[in-house]
Amino acid sequence: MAGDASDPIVRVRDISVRFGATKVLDGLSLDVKRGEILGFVGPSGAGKSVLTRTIIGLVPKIGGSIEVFGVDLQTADPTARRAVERRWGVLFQQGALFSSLNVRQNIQFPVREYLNVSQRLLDEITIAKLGMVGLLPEVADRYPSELSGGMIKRVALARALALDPELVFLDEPTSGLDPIGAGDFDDLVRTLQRTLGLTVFMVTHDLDSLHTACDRIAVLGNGKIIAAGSMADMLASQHPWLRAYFHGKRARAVVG
Ligand SMILES: Nc1ncnc2c1ncn2[C@@H]1O[C@H](COP(=O)(O)OP(=O)(O)OP(=O)(O)O)[C@@H](O)[C@H]1O
Repeated sequence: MAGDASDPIVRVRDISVRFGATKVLDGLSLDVKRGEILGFVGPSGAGKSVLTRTIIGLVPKIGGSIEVFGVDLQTADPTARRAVERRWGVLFQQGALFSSLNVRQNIQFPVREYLNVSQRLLDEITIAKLGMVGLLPEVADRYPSELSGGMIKRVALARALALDPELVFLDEPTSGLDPIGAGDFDDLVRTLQRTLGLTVFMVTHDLDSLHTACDRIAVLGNGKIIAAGSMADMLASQHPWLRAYFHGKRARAVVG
């Protein structure tokens, strides 16, 4: 299972994903290292969400291998697979809360799926997770339609943290938030990563997030990783897309 501290938590090798005639991922390889926040960027429609969904097993690949915590999920038996799934949490794009369930039921959903615990413990977990993401206990009775965009993101993060994961996948967690709300969310992710020792895979278009929250950045283009490294590496790259993205009009306000 998990090896020494330098082993990658997620090890993707040479994977390809196709929808009909379109190859979205084409021989992609990527490591997510233990304890890092990896920011994952690339043009709209490049396949960032597809990679996330492929890693967690929601999209089938046509080649290559993916290991999470040292386990190849394709060849693992169902028990080993479930044991790995239990160690990650996911915040899907747009929060993706179940609209017919209240906040309490949303947060308890993954716990009920993987653990057999009492209602009392479930309620304690709910309040603890709401506290972790900076929300008051009374939010538990509200429905997603009664929450602001920022609160939805926080509840979705609380749900992703419900099983005390070691690894979290965040798909555009700050999209739709105003800059202050997005900055607060970045701070929250950073704090949780430090205090809980989380490894974070974060799909984002948010340059501020890349600057302030991410330890490393990987860039997707033409179905492959076209660059991976620090923000300084991204800024120094001569690749046309990276230049346009990190030195473009929107970047100037961030980079200065
Ligand atoms: N289930 C699916 N069936 C067919 N095509 C799909 C499916 N899921 C994704 N795609 C296609 O794969 C491509 C990559 O989509 P994806 O959502 O991963 O992009 P993205 O990089 O996350 O984009 P954005 O930054 O806009 O969110 C798109 O062309 C999309 O239409």
